Amino acid sequence: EQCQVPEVISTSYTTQDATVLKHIAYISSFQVKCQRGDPGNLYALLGGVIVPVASVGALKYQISWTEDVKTARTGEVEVPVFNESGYVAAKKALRAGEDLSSVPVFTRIVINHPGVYVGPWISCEFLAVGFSVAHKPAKAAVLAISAVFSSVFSMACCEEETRSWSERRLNRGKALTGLTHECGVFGAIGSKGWTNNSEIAQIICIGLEALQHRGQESTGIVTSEGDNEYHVHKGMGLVKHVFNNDSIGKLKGFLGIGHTRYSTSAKSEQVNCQPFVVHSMHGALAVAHNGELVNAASLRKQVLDRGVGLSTYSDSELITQALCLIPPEGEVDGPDWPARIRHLMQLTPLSYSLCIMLRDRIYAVRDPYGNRPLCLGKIIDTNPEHGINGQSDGEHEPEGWVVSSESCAFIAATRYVREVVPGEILEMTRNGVRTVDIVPPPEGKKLAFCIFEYVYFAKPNSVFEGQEVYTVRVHCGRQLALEHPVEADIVGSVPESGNAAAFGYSKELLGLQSRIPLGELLTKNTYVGRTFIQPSNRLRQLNVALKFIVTNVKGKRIILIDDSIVRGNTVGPIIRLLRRAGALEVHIRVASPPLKHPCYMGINIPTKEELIANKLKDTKEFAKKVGADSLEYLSVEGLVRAVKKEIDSGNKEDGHCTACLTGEYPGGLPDELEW
Ligand SMILES: O=P(O)(O)OC[C@H]1O[C@H](OP(=O)(O)OP(=O)(O)O)[C@H](O)[C@@H]1O
Ligand SMILES: NC(=O)CC[C@H](N)C(=O)O
Repeated sequence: EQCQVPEVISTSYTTQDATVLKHIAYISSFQVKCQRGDPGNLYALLGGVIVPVASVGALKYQISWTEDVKTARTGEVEVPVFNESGYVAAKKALRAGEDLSSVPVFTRIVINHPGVYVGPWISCEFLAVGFSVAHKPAKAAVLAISAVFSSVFSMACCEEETRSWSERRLNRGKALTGLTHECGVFGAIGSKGWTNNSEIAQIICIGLEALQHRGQESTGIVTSEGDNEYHVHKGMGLVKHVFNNDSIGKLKGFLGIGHTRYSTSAKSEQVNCQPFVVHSMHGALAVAHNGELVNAASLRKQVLDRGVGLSTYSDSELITQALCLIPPEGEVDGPDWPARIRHLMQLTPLSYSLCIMLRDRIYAVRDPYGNRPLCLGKIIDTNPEHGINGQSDGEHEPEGWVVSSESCAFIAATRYVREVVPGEILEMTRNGVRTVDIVPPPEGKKLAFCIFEYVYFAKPNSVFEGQEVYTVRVHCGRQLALEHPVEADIVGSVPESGNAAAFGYSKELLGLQSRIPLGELLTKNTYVGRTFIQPSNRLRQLNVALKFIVTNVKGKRIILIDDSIVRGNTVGPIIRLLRRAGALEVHIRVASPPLKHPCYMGINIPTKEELIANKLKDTKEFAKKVGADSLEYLSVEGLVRAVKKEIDSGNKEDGHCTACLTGEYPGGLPDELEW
């Protein structure tokens, strides 16, 4: 039952020293008395962001924050506090850009800041300590002291813990254009007789290079020789920069897992590099994770409540630590890892593909919605005496097993076998592979494989649901031609992920008797990497001009196919480039529907406000704005049709996540989750 008629008694304090300190700390402790019911979790609106209120005892709470001395507010500062239902309504209003006046407030806390004091600074610390000891038990004293010291050291620890999860996500890698990729995971285990040299690490390293498009911030490999002394090498940057003969040589063992990272839940820093390794009561455990936990905040709380410490804000570390928890049904003979994994999957159903390594086995796990991809492969016999790679494939027993985010990573000594099915817990040992369990999605929920893997993320030669990504992209182009044909002289693409769709578009037009040929209009300038250019609008044009070489457009009416438009930063400058090169008409065709909603499952899709499709809803207006003669998107139904055209699902169910296009999130509305 919710708290009825709350009575709130608060004591507040602000630091006032401005001689040495750069920030003013505002602290309020308050107690809630309810005639009936319980206040539950409380949330405060601080600086336009809703943050959880710290609970410091039974019905006792504390809010604290800092403001720069120069801009600190004086006089009465009012902080609205919401209960759970108010929190949900307030989040909804904030997301819709509405003001919060109609949202019911649980209480308002008023803090009076009399203004700054310029004088001997030591006094304020004594004041703060005196205040907290007089009014609060030890925890408050610690908070008050940290609040004061945070004025100098910017309050790293406690502020972080009370910051909302969504706020913390803002720390993830920044992107100016497009959708940044997700992470890549790769695992390998040699069969019996495999020696403990570094060959497995080399296979993983090759796999990670092939998955580099999924994450370029950091990478790592962990291997085991069958004991608990894991060999670990991780670092910031690309696979080719982090690993060399020396580091690979030290990664001995017959099994290992690796990761390439694009950060979603915690900063792009060394400390958050994966795989994570922890030592549990029953030996070491390593985890590589692609995805993002939608209920990371509550899972974090549960893990902390069980007395487990966490060293980062990474949801992947959280998974690793959560796996060390003994499941509720208990364990009789040592750890029951499949039961622990099942327990984790019940605690958090979205979103992940995981490689979990124990000293002698790997568990490959895909979330019950199948949101992120994962597939199984085998290590083949490459001994020339046994025939050329392909010939020996199938004739000899596999020399081991591999698991990867995408099948494009199965090259050289490895071959694709099958997809790890949604919810599957696959055990890989020296003796072979076996399905331990398949955890279904929660009651009434459908499978939700990310449709943007097909549109943009995956390499064109990867296989999902029995079909090649390239083929699906061609179908998207064909469908786009059916939906939005236009008269022109040539069809081209924005390389590279738009190439297959342009081919499909031109092919379909041929069928429609339009015969508009495909031509190479834009080529990527190979040697242009990151430039020094800052992201101002004027210089963005220069960036695009550097990135593409324009050919074959003079005097022509052009249809240009791009796979997606996200922030709308690329399309305008490209059109100007084409016009300057002499194009007569430019018709933009986008091989995916308008992106309107953020993703909370491992992809960096910006906020609603940043997405151009929310600002320029009318395609005619959009075309005019960017200087195109026309601009049209593929429909959501068209995309789904293209994706399902050749799906090899037999009697099995399939289902795709279109949340970024439709706002229909597989786990429910964002407000029901912790976004
Ligand atoms: O609307 P915007 O925010 O500008 O982003 C859209 C552009 O970003 C992507 O290209 P990317 O540069 O990633 O190249 P790729 O297609 O080769 O991966 C995408 O293919 C679009 O061209
Ligand atoms: N993009 C991803 O899959 C990221 C995995 C994980 N959430 C991290 O931030 O490291």
